[in-house]
Amino acid sequence: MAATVPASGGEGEVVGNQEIESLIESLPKLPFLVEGHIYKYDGFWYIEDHLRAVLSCKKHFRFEDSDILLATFPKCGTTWLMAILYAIINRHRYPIGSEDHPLLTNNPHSLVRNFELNLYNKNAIPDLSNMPAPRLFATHAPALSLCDEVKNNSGCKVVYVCRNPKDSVVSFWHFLGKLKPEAASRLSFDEFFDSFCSGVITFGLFWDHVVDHWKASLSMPEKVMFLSYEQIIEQPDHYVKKMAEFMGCPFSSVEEDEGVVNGIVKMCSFSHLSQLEVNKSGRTQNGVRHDSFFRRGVVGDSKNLLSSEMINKIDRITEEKFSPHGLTI
Ligand SMILES: Nc1ncnc2c1ncn2[C@@H]1O[C@H](COP(=O)(O)OS(=O)(=O)O)[C@@H](OP(=O)(O)O)[C@H]1O
Repeated sequence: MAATVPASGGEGEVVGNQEIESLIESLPKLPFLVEGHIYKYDGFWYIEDHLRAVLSCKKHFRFEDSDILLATFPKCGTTWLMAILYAIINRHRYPIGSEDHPLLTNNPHSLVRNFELNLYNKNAIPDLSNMPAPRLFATHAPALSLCDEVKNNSGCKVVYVCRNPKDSVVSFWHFLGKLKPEAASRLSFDEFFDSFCSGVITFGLFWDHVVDHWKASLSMPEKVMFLSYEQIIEQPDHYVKKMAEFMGCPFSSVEEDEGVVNGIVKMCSFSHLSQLEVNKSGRTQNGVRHDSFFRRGVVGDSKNLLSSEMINKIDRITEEKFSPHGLTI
């Protein structure tokens, strides 16, 4: 059943309406580091395009019980987890190891629709009627504020992946240099770092984003799974199995014996994906170079850029924000 397009709407209907525009105008805003402004909505900071898309989604999108939503703060492993979740969910349609697997010829961002980047960003209601179940979506917006179904009683599930903020901020900085080289060249890393730490950055504050999902995973463990990039790097086979169980499609013992789990881990590994022709060239529909999603793909690369003062600052914030909730990463 595809219940996404509301009765009044059809594909392509413009949803940027007065209600949304008035709300945006009423929000606190600041000049954004890179260009334009950044707006505070529901406790988090958004650039205008993302905000409009998220508000459109809240207004028009309805989750189905079988939907899976990947939620991440930017640069925390989105591309990798898109690939893993896509491979798990679609393994019967697209057997692992087959020569025509879609992940071999498509960047993961082309296979998974992201709410604020390629689903609602054209201010139009997308037609999702031919998406097979389970539908897989992604977002950098806080999942619980995206749509009431996520916190209410529907069956849709959220896989949330966090990452050590030191690696996340460094990854974000390098990405910005590729995404908007001119804007990035006018900025120092110190300025970018301070914005990250104060939260005035797309989808910031990082720590609140993580804590909200952590708390949701504790209160609704059947609905929200909380993982970290570092955990998955450490034990990929184990977490691929956990994700499949959580999503309601566990691996059979025959599949395990046949090496399907390890096949997914290998196919989605940094060394494999980053070397595929499709990921070395080409761009997403928003114009982002595919190769900008693949840089080093390791834990701890931040030590090459962060000063000891920066490390102390970020560790102090992490301790203050996470320890009251029993969260360590
Ligand atoms: N397959 C795989 N395995 C492990 N790590 C990977 C993989 N693919 C991408 N990466 C690394 O993830 C970082 C990019 O983060 P995101 O994918 O969340 O970026 S985005 O928010 O979607 O723009 C970025 O991290 P850094 O290398 O530290 O910059 C990528 O290199």
